[in-house]
Amino acid sequence: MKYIVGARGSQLSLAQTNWVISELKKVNPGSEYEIKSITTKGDTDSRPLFTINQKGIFEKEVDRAVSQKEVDFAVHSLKDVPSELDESLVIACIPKREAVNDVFISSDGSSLENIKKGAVIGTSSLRRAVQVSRKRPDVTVKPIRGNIETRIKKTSGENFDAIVLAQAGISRLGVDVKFSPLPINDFSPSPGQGAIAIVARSDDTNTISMLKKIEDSDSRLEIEAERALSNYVDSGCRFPLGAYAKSSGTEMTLTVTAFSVDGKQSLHVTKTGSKNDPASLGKNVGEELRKKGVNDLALNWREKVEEWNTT
Ligand SMILES: NCc1[nH]cc(CCC(=O)O)c1CC(=O)O
Repeated sequence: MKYIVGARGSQLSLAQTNWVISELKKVNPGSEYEIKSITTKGDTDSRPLFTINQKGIFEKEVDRAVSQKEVDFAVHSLKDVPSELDESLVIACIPKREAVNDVFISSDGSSLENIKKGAVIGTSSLRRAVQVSRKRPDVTVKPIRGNIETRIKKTSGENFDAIVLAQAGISRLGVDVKFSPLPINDFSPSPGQGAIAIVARSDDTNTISMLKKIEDSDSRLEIEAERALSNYVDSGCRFPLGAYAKSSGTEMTLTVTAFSVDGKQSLHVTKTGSKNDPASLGKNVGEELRKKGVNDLALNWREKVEEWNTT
């Protein structure tokens, strides 16, 4: 059986898709796969992702090809997949999640702790910008454009001394670069970071069962908790929220951090619940965040995003 696989034209998307194909081949002997790359606005537009209003618009372009049967399934970075899929589609498979943490990459090998005062740190994510400023109020954080390789190259240019990226992207691309992992406590990752989502048509049961063979059930449950929480708080792209679920035995712990726009205030909630009820765990953590006043923290984020975009 031959499957046509939809991917974005970016190098990360192609690397992820090739990894998925090699995993699928191991468990589906005789199956064949052909990548059809769908060049989206996101691959031709070098603005940081959050500057575009709608979360996941590029992924939606690829998903449309799945609905319209131009391809059989699509491979995405899960954190970029919008919470609501078209009703003809389903996240058919979540393979084992990669490292969830962010990393610090500097031109001279410095860490975030010891980089020189006044250093310029690049990130395309406002969540990371706030997290960096909270740790090092004496550095300057600036938006950085371009794909992962371009951003890494910019650390050896004049404009940036260091950057912050997701470790998962670097490992999947196989980029040979020195980095220091950032601790999850201070750099709570974006919900779904490090995971891959494979989207198929809901009625295509054959393709779904072929894909399910590489599903990792713990990764699926963790992501369901993180997404239940972010749906509850409606974080989208406009309100940076870090969320991280980790299962252990029959339980799962979900940890969430939200920040005020100036980075001075933060809210932190950790709860443990049954691993098999991630929706309730996500909702419980969301309710606790609301009680603690997360909506007040969300207040001035829109203005901050506009300001960041025009920097
Ligand atoms: N929003 C861009 C994006 N989408 C997925 C990854 C990396 C892989 C992942 O987190 O799963 C990245 C780059 C980054 O955040 O540094």
